[in-house]
Amino acid sequence: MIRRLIDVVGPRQARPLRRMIALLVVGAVLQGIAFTLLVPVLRALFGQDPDEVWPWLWALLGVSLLYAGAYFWSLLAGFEAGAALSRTLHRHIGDRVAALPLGWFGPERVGRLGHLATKSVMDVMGVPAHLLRPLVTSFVTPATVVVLMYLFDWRLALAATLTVPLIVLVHRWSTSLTRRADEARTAAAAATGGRVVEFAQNQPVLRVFGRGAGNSGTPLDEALRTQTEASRRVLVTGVPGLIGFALAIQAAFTVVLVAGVYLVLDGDLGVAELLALLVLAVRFTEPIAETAVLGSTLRTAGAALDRVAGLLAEPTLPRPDRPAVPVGNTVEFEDVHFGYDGKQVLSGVSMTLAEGTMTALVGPSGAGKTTVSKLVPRFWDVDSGVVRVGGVDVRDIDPEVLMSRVSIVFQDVYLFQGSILDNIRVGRPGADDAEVRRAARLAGVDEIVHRLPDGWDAQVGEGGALLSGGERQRVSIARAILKDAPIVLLDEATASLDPENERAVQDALSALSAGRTLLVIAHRLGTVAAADQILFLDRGRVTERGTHAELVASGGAYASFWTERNKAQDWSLAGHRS
Ligand SMILES: Nc1ncnc2c1ncn2[C@@H]1O[C@H](COP(=O)(O)OP(=O)(O)OP(=O)(O)O)[C@@H](O)[C@H]1O
Repeated sequence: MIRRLIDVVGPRQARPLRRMIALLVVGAVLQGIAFTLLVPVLRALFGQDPDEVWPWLWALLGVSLLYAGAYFWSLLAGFEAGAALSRTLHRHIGDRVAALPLGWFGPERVGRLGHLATKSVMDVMGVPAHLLRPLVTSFVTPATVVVLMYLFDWRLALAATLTVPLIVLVHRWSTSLTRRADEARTAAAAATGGRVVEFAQNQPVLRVFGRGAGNSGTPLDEALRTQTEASRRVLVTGVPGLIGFALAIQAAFTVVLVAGVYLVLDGDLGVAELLALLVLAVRFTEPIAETAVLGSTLRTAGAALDRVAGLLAEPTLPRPDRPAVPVGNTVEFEDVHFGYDGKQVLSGVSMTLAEGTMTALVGPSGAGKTTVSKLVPRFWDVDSGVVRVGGVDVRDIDPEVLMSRVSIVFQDVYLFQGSILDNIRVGRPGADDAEVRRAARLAGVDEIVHRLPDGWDAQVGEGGALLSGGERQRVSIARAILKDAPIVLLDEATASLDPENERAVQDALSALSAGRTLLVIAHRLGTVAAADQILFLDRGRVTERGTHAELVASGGAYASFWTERNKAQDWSLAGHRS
């Protein structure tokens, strides 16, 4: 565990941790010596000359003072180690997150990352804060006691030594009994947590379908049942282990007691010595008994450490050694193959988006349109083939240079807590107010602002909750206009917008696209028809390409798509009118 911790934080950052462990070991040895000094103290006290007790008492006092010093310094080292560990783990996690491919950040992974940066890091920090001291003490102090026992009576010391394998074996057995049940309980608790969040987030759907509170059979009920069952199993399987371990400790003590009584009856050992050695035997078994309760905390910390180590081992996006500078803003795909976790999504996609033109990607849901757009800014790297920007393989372009050339307007727009102005300024943090307002005007955001009570300073709420979907997309377009990147990737909103928002978004898009290389995942017929070229994507292949007129005339899949869409639009317009 300690070695894994040192591997994760690195040898330099592990220095405070090593110092703390060294001080804890010194403290535990001193504690063992202090316990052992009770033997000569008691022997002198009950012996012929009680005055002989004084040198031993002074020695006991000296060792106790040294122990107090080591304890104090180890506490300080513990605080230092905890702070250094938290700083280092958060920095390592931050560095890794900044270097991971953007495609890595799916909603589920981001959820797990949040858990990892808070709960898992706290669990790992618990190692120096709460676990190391009892662990070191429970092993080093009894070991010191047994070794020093040999100085007073080798036979009792031998009896204590012989009990060690028994204690170790029973401890292993008891841990293995509880481990699996514990893991099942942790997994069940995590699943229940997920279901509770889902249950809260999806209340509107659940209530509409009569699956709100008081209805059984929801996934949450199922998860709660599994968790209760898992907790019961931990009790059933864990209790025999805990009882067995407690019995083993008692057996160890009894062995020493019986051996001592035997020696006293034989006249080989004085009663005072036996008493003192029994006190020592209690001190030998007590710290070991305490380790039983540490088992599950230790496993939680171990699992948390595994999760952190797993994140730190995630492969990062390779950076070019000698970056090339793109010339112009043409985007090309040449025989691109790509899949997620072995599931093929794109098969041999080739296309050229000439500088300053608009390309519409059209095709059924799941065809791979979003995936194509995400390969341009290198959210992922292709499996084979090449994606080029300005004639250069995107893998050979410095990632910052590449990102500076691309603006992205996706459907799921995220707005940060703050004002509308702050949110637009994300597009170019150095922009002055006049530039931000100009971008806002072009994107039609000023109309929204005039309606809001606090105007430009209106807070949008976390995630932009206080704005409608169309309004959020307009803010996101304003960001892209402000960024003024020559290549624009755009995923049109599929959700129907009200006519006013629809017109505003359309105007904002025209302002954004003028003179740029534009790739649009198009859902609106107006956008598709206006494109310089249309690519029809079906199951990861470009099956048709050309202008709207050419494709309609060819009577292929695009022509049917166009007819279907027209029908759907007429149908929904008729629905609107009625
Ligand atoms: N991050 C991901 N991890 C694993 N699979 C993914 C991921 N993103 C997309 N996919 C899968 O890749 C396939 C193509 O998805 P993509 O979103 O590119 O299609 P699309 O044509 O844009 O669909 P839609 O029009 O419905 O948005 C789908 O089967 C999808 O489930």
